[in-house]
Amino acid sequence: MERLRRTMMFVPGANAAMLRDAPLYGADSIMFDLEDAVSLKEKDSARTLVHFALKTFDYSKSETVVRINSLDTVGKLDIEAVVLAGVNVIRLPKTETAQDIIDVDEVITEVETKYGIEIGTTKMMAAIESAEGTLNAREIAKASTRLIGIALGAEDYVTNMKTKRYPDGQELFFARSYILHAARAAGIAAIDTVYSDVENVQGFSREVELVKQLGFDGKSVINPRQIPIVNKIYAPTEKEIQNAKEVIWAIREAEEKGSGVISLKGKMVDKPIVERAQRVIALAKAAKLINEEEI
Ligand SMILES: CC(=O)SCCNC(=O)CCNC(=O)[C@H](O)C(C)(C)COP(=O)(O)OP(=O)(O)OC[C@H]1O[C@@H](n2cnc3c(N)ncnc32)[C@H](O)[C@@H]1OP(=O)(O)O
Ligand SMILES: O=C([O-])CC(=O)C(=O)O
Ligand SMILES: [Mg+2]
Repeated sequence: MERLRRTMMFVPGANAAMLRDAPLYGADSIMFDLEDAVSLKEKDSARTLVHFALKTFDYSKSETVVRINSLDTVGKLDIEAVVLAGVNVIRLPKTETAQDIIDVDEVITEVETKYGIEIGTTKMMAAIESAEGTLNAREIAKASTRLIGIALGAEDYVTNMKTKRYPDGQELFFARSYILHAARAAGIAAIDTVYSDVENVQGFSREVELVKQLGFDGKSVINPRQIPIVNKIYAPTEKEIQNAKEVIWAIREAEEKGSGVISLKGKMVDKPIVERAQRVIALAKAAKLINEEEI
């Protein structure tokens, strides 16, 4: 089954206490940061800390992601340290072109080869944080078989666009839509950006509602308090779950009779409707609203 990525929580790589406590909050993915949340002076110590954290603490309930620095700076050292420690996904920030992904993919392959790790074990994701990156999102999303998703990085993006973040998010509409289309065309996940005002629960909730409506798999978060809010909004309602169950039962019955289409309460049920129902069930299971065996 497809892995849920409703929340990807950034954890500053230089903060040992946060690295230790990160698995307690139930994020679907934990994203250790070696890039912009780490000062230049701390780059080396943060890399070492994240390496040991990955090897020491039990992150098995979440996917582990590390946001590396660019290959022009210390990115190669970051890749070596975290691939060796068994990270699940490397996130390349500020991705501008497909070539950026190919270059990182090659370094990962070198490191996997050097340490006898099966090539392809380490996955990748790309953060898109500029006009150039957005316009190239389609090629970026298909640049490597390691890619599991692409994400918008809106703080850098609005800076590049000479605007700022507004409450209604109009300034992000094109980038969100295009990145989402690029991800779906490539068959990978689309993750929305962070919401930096941790205290503004109403504003954050409104943004989560919007990106869920657009079709994003989830959101990058910066604080544990944002996790339950995302999970609640992404959790299907009782009515949606009941409807999804009925769709799945109906299509099972139809398939037994050799048909791919059936009418349920006067509405046609066929493949896309079944796929949506399956996604509702997966989200309901993740939210523990139904148990694994139920359907
Ligand atoms: C534009 C970008 O690049 S965004 C990505 C980079 N930025 C980051 O990684 C920032 C991540 N977030 C943080 O550092 C913090 O949440 C801040 C600085 C925003 C706020 O910090 P605080 O004021 O301490 O938050 P808060 O009071 O809610 O913290 C509650 C608890 O959660 C912990 N916590 C807060 N954020 C995180 C986090 N991201 N990961 C793990 N633990 C965290 C705190 O250490 C604290 O633990 P304690 O109760 O055991 O002391
Ligand atoms: O990727 C993110 O959401 C955080 C980030 O770096 C940005 O917004 O510039
Ligand atoms: Mg950024």
